[in-house]
Parts: sequence; C-alpha cells; structure tokens
Amino acid sequence: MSSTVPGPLRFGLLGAARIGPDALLTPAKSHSEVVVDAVACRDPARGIKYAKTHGIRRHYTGPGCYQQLLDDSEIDVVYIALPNALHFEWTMRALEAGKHVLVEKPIADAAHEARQIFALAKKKGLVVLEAIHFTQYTASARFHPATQRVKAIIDSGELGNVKSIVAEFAVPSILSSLFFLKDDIRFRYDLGGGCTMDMGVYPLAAIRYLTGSESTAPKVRTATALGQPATTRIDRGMHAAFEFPSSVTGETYADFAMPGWGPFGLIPRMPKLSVKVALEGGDIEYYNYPLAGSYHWIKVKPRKVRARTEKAYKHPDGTGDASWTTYRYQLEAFVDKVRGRTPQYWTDPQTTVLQMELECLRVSGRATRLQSYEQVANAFDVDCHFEF
Ligand SMILES: NC(=O)C1=CN([C@@H]2O[C@H](COP(=O)(O)OP(=O)(O)OC[C@H]3O[C@@H](n4cnc5c(N)ncnc54)[C@H](OP(=O)(O)O)[C@@H]3O)[C@@H](O)[C@H]2O)C=CC1
Ligand SMILES: O=C1OC[C@@H](O)[C@H](O)[C@H]1O
Repeated sequence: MSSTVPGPLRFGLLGAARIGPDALLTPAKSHSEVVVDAVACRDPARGIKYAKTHGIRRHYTGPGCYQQLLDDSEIDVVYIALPNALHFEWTMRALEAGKHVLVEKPIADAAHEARQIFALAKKKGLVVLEAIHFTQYTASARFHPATQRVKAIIDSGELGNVKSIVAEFAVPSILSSLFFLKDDIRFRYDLGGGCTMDMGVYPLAAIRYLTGSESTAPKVRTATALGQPATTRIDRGMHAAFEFPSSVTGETYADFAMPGWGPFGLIPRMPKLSVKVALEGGDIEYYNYPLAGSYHWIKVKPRKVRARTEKAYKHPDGTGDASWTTYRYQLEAFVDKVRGRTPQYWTDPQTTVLQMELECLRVSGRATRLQSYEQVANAFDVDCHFEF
C-alpha cells in the first residue's frame, strides 16, 4: 500500500538519538516530501532541547512517550534509532500502529524476528527498511553511486572474475573514545551491544553486495570474536571468513578499539575503512565505503596497466546530487517506496533476513538470545573462536 497522504510525509523519531541529525534530520531538509514533525524522548529536558535545536514542531516526553508518538494520527512514518535490542519490539509496535518504518541497523536481534517484521509489514501494506545506508544488497538496490560504481567495474569484466574480497571497518583504540561514549549503548549486552551487530553490519553488507551473493548466504568458515572483558559479554571486534559460490573467498573485520602493533602494541594503527577486491586481472580498493557520501576514492589497478582513481557522487544517469550523503540517497529511495513510486534502489525483505542470519552466526550471545559464545558456536556449524 502506498501512502496517499497529501503533502509531505510526517516523520516521528523514537529516541532523541545522536544519529538522528545525520540519518534523518539533515537529509530531510533537502527533501520536499519529508517533514520531521515529532520526537519522543524519555527525558523531558533532553527531548525539549532536541526538538528546539532541530526545529521539530512537537515532542513527547516521559514514560510512555514512544507509544504516544506511535498513537499520533498525524505521524505517517517512524524512524527508530533506539538501542539494537529495542528495534524489533518498536518496529512491530509501529507497524501495528499503521506507520511505515525506517529502522536503524540491525533491524532486529535475529533472523526470525526480521521475518516477523516483514510478515506484519506485508499484512498491513506498510514499508519497512533497515537503514544500512551506504548500500543495499540486491542488484537493483544500491543507495550510493560510489558503491554502485565499484559493482559496475566488477561486473564489467574489465578485471576478470573476483578471487577474493576483504572489507574492514575498524577504529584504532587511541581514537575509540572520540567515537564512543564511556557508557555507550554499543557496550551494553542487555541493549544488544557488541561490535558485530554495530560496525560489523557494514563489511558484511559490502562483501555480500559486491560479490552479488545477496540471495544466498555465503558459507561462514570461521568467526572470531575479539576481546572484551568477559564481564561485558559483548564482542569488541569480529573477524570472519566466508566462502561464496565459485570459490570466491571473503573476509570481514570490524573493531571498536583496534589494538596497536609493535612492542606492547604501542604503535597505533590507522582506521580501517576499505573494501579490497582481488580479481584475476588486477585489484580494486574502495576507500571509506561506510561514509562514501562524505569522501571516498575507488582505486582500480589493472595488472601491467597504470592504476586509475575514480569517484562517484551521482548516478551515471545524472540522478542524485553530489552534496547528498549516503543517508540522503537512502531517504530518497525510502520516500519513493512509501509513495508507491519505484525507487531507483531497493532491498527485498529476503536479503535483509539473510543478513540477519549471518550476523547471528557471527555475533555476540545477545543476537541469538543465547548465553555465551560457546553456545553460539554450538548452535551453528561454524568454527567460532573467542579471544579474550
Ligand atoms: N546508520 C548509521 O550510520 C548509524 C546507526 N546507528 C544506530 O542507531 C541506533 C542509535 O545509535 P546512537 O544514535 O549512537 O545512540 P544514542 O545512545 O545516541 O541513542 C539511543 C536512543 O535510544 C533511546 N533509549 C531507549 N531506551 C534506552 C536505554 N535503555 N538506554 C539507552 N538509550 C535508550 C534513547 O532515547 P531517549 O531519547 O528516549 O532517551 C536514545 O536517544 C543504534 O541502533 C545504532 O546501531 C548509530 C550510528 C550510526
Ligand atoms: O552505524 C554505525 O556507523 C558508524 C559507527 O561508528 C557506529 O558505531 C555505527 O553505529
């Protein structure tokens, strides 16, 4: 069912989250069909300040504020930027309330929850999108032109078949405190924390998309959760190895606080933000794929031929805008879908569900509602290691 609401779609935010401005509030300013009309925040003072700072007309605060926003008949779409463990519950509640939903990644804690979400959305005729903004996985579902360009180079056959692909997203430990709060939701097991469900979502989505294996899950060879004090019960980082059809191998690495190297690990590492693809006839490196809209480069290195560097901030057919972030491209597609138009890029539910299957394989205990990494390892036929 497409939205027949006249005028702009009225968005409501569940949570006065830090990501709100980047993911929705700023992109909404350049979209004529979007108005962010209300925010719900448990803390009255913070909610009022957030609404004022971002020019949001209305706010709901205090206990019960999230449901009050869902019950608001003037809201058409809900953007959910709550801690991961709350995504499933509030997405289901929003759908029950008849709202379209843009929900932050990961869409839920487990694949069976993602299936329930899409089943309810279908029943209600509503749109749900997991906000993995830099790209999505189906051939027709790429939100940022740069990611689309890398896939086009691979698919062109210029460098032959893909042999292996490695995607990394890791913050050096010395920079960690700049990105994450001391009491960050990412470090809370009870809130669905852990690196795999947070930063780990990106490299996994990247290798699935770029190898064109969105409709079948690759085989997980190994999954190594990296150290965090056992008391927190979350993974600080995750390294995983995959095998795709045609023997293409893949690796992902994500880390909240990548240790240094050398004597006592004192020499800091650089942030890791690239996807590297090795093909029969050369290599491609795509730098800053998680935030390609801010800055990126694509280095194409054919064997025996001079390397070239490309950038792509607009689609080849001229659509989009060079100033658009990955989030803005995502919003464009989401609104088109809600309005019943054909978005230039979209993700079918099955690809989102499959991503959840893989995250669960690789993730901290929370993801599968199991109690320990050992149980995760036993629950799936995978070589899981836990290095603490
Ligand atoms: N797509 C992207 O690029 C990014 C996505 N994200 C995703 O967005 C979500 C929010 O992340 P982020 O903005 O960094 O997080 P914040 O901690 O800034 O926001 C989380 C929000 O959750 C609400 N909340 C509800 N219950 C709790 C609870 N028990 N403890 C803490 N907070 C609670 C708070 O709402 P209230 O205002 O009511 O207090 C708060 O505003 C996560 O799912 C994360 O994965 C994050 C960063 C980037
Ligand atoms: O989605 C995200 O993107 C950027 C990361 O730094 C962050 O932890 C994550 O939530």
